[in-house]
Amino acid sequence: MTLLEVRHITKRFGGIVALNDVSLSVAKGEILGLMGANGAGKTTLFSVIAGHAAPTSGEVLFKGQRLTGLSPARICRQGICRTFQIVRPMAGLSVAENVRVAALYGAHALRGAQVGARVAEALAAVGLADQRDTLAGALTLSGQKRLEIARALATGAELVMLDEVMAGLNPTEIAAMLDTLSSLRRDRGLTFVIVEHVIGALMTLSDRILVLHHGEEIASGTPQEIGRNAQVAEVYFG
Ligand SMILES: Nc1ncnc2c1ncn2[C@@H]1O[C@H](COP(=O)(O)OP(=O)(O)OP(=O)(O)O)[C@@H](O)[C@H]1O
Repeated sequence: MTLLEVRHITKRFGGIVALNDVSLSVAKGEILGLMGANGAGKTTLFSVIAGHAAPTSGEVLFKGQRLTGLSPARICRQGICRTFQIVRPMAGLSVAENVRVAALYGAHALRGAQVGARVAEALAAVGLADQRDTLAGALTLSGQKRLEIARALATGAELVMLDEVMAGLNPTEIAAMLDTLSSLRRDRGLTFVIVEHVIGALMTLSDRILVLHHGEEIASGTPQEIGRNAQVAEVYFG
């Protein structure tokens, strides 16, 4: 089943064409990797899908419903959530309180016990249950990245867009993050679109990879196909 469909998205910032006629689709339970050098348009694509930036043209559909023009909050309630490259937890609140805010953002109608259950479930899913009362600002970078994912889960998202969730992590933390993301997909049927400069992790996790260059798709395929693509090697690795 197709969950997300991006149709012919173009996004201009003044004279800059950040995205030029980009289309993609993501099936339920799939992990799509987005690859591209700095400035290729990856973050802009996340912003357009999540409603943080209006496309110049084109449309985004989720479960067949048009999202284009909806606010980020409405899009979140439809089931799409993104994380940001630079993590910004509410540092003075506890880990659990941060996740609670996200749960209420995702579904106003949730009541006491339901909120508590959703928070507990999201924290357990990312391995932060033991740190629920820690101040978010006191978490390690790896912990803060996990908190971002827990917040996305707590909104009730079915599709999560992860922006460089491995950046700054050491190899052990990256391996643990790979395990967490794989089990979220396996156990909860979650769907991911991931932007990642840690190429080994992107290759391991993704079912398919789409490569952007100066706002345009230059390749898409399995990680193996992308790994052998000469044009990708030239523009990405120089
Ligand atoms: N708000 C904005 N105003 C003007 N130009 C922007 C804006 N956001 C992005 N751009 C430009 O759009 C292009 C694509 O940027 P984008 O951040 O989407 O790339 P990226 O692939 O995410 O890069 P990185 O890997 O460095 O995060 C760049 O040329 C960037 O300078």
